[in-house]
Amino acid sequence: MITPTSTAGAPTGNPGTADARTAEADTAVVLVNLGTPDAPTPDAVRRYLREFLSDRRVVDLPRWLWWPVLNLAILPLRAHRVAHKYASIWMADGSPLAAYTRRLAQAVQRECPQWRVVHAMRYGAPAFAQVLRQLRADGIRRVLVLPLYPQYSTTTTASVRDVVEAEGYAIRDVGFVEAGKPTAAADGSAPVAHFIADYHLDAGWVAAVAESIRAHRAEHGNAAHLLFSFHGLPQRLADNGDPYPAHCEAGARAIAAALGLRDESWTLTYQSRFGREKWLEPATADTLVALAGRGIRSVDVVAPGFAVDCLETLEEVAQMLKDDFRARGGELRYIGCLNDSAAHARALAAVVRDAVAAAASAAPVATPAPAA
Ligand SMILES: C=CC1=C(C)c2cc3[nH]c(cc4nc(cc5[nH]c(cc1n2)c(C)c5CCC(=O)O)C(CCC(=O)O)=C4C)c(C)c3C=C
Ligand SMILES: [Fe+2]
Ligand SMILES: [Fe+2]
Repeated sequence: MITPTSTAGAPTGNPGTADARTAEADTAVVLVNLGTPDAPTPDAVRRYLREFLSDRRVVDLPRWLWWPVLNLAILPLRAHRVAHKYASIWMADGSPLAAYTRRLAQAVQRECPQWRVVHAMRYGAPAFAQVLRQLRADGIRRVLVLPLYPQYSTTTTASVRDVVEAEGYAIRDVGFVEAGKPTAAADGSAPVAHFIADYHLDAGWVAAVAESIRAHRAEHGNAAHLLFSFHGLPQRLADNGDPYPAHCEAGARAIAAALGLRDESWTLTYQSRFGREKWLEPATADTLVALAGRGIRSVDVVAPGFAVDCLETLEEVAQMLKDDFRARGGELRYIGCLNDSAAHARALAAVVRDAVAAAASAAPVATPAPAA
């Protein structure tokens, strides 16, 4: 069986009502992140990238075209180079994305003693589908699925939802719902999954990100400019209705408003471009070049699209882009992700509790009449 993420099974001393402390033994919370290699080696990176980049949600090219490109060009060339990057950020307890996600689930478990809290990965281990099967085998009838993506994207969030659907859960959607994916009617026998599609405007999450920026600036002083750097996406997907850029914009605006920032003092940018297609703009790297060109000597960078630090923040931003900006005479100060901070755990616990409360107060989903 899957053990609770927390080593402390007993309720913690967090201020909760008697109801909140009542164990709900048939309910589990699953925090789902992208996934990451098991080791900073070319073999492990190749295995990870093969699974990740074979997902049609991530790369939607016809397979006859994509298979040779992936297997004959991308994997042989990329695995070795990217393994070096992972090696430069690897931590004592593994890949940062894995280590922080595991610790974040432990922190959320302390906030939610009434539920079993576990973590899972969409690619790699612990595999989300396996985790769902084990929970079902353990008698869990209701899962509260929180993908660790504050902003919905068809390339990330929807892929997590695909697994919930494939595993036979009756899905109750909370937040963004893709066209053609109506909330399923429960037939009474299937276990229920509350699927939390996004939390980019959640007040507690916005406040937690704003506070992390405020705390960083209180310690290091205000840089001349603040970049909100989000992972990018092919522009084509946005043109076809992916709400991701709108979620990034609305979230960044809410965080900037919480900090009382003037419009000229911050910019939203996109990083981690992959492939030859046009991706969302402006690119973080190009914006830093432009800022240096305008004589701006210090820039704070925060990455609110990433729940926890990972390759894309620690290597790309805090190492590579920082070095590039320094070469142009500037100082880039990276503000870390919320990771396993108590503030993050509290915010996510509240997101999950709100989703459950909203589902409880919503009209029950109609059960279709049996066919005559
Ligand atoms: C077509 C390719 C990709 C799309 C679309 C994409 C979207 C996307 N990704 C994240 C979050 C993360 N991506 C990470 C790594 C990563 N992403 C891609 C490609 C696409 N991402 C690749 C190939 C990689 C691996 C590294 C590399 O080879 O360059 C990570 C970090 C993983 C880690 O182990 O640390 C995260 C997190 C989001 C949020 C997103 C769409 C909104
Ligand atoms: Fe090498
Ligand atoms: Fe990515």
